[in-house]
Amino acid sequence: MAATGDVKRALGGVAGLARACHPGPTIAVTTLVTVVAVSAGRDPWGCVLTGAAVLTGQLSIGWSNDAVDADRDRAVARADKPIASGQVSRRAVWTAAGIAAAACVPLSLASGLLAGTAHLLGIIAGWAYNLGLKSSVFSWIPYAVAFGLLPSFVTLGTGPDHAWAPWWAMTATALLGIGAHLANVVPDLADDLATGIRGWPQRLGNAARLVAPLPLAIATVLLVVAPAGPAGVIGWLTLGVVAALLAVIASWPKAPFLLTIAVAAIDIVLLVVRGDALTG
Ligand SMILES: CC(C)=CCC/C(C)=C/CC/C(C)=C/COP(=O)(O)OP(=O)(O)O
Repeated sequence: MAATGDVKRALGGVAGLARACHPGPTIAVTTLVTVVAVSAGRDPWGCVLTGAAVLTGQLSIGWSNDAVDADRDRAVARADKPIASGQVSRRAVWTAAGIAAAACVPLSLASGLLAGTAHLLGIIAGWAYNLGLKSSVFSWIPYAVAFGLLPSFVTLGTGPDHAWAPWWAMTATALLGIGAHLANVVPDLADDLATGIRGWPQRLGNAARLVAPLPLAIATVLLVVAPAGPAGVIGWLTLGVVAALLAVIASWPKAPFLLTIAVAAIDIVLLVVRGDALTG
């Protein structure tokens, strides 16, 4: 009987760890970067290494975020936070974050010193966000730095040139990161203000809903117009769709937040489709 209880507790802890890692963004970022690596022409083993490095980095950021925030999440009784709801201990989440961070270092450097350093700088930016920048007006900077470096993690690790990613790809992903930051915070605005989190989106208040699609839309323009070669009919149609989405969001105060997410999804598809232009 006691043994059954122990097994149940252990399984609950594993499920809690899975929920504490921010599974949605972790899976989304890992999949995106791995698919971009394939599209940029990295060899299969390199794509596996890229995916493993991004996965461990995202796990370390996700877990450390929940471990740092545990007291605040308890204060507002956030049912979606497994440490606050008692499903997993803070100590277990810190340990998992440390192991993931330690694994991320060799996995990143396996793509080369410069590529690995570019990725690890992004991971350091993520930890800096968790450890304090998220409560400052500069909360968007870690997102811009970390996402802006991701295309170069891919291209610096991909032969024969091992070059930095083109400026438009770095700028577009930095803007995508800023849009992701705003999009992540908008649904939690009330809880954040109640616990004293005063990052950039919280300072914008309700305007954050309107500002969120702007960096994403500028990223769309860059991804359509900046790579070499004509934008093509599909490119111009994409710009038209994004302009229409922006008009709906600006003119309809109750516009579903999913419309902003749709602009982000369009950027992600463009990034993957233009993957071959990353490595020239
Ligand atoms: C390499 C790379 C792309 C790195 C990502 C960089 C970065 C700044 C990540 C932050 C991710 C994160 C756990 C946000 C949760 O924020 P929160 O605490 O505001 O929200 P929550 O309430 O959902 O936990």
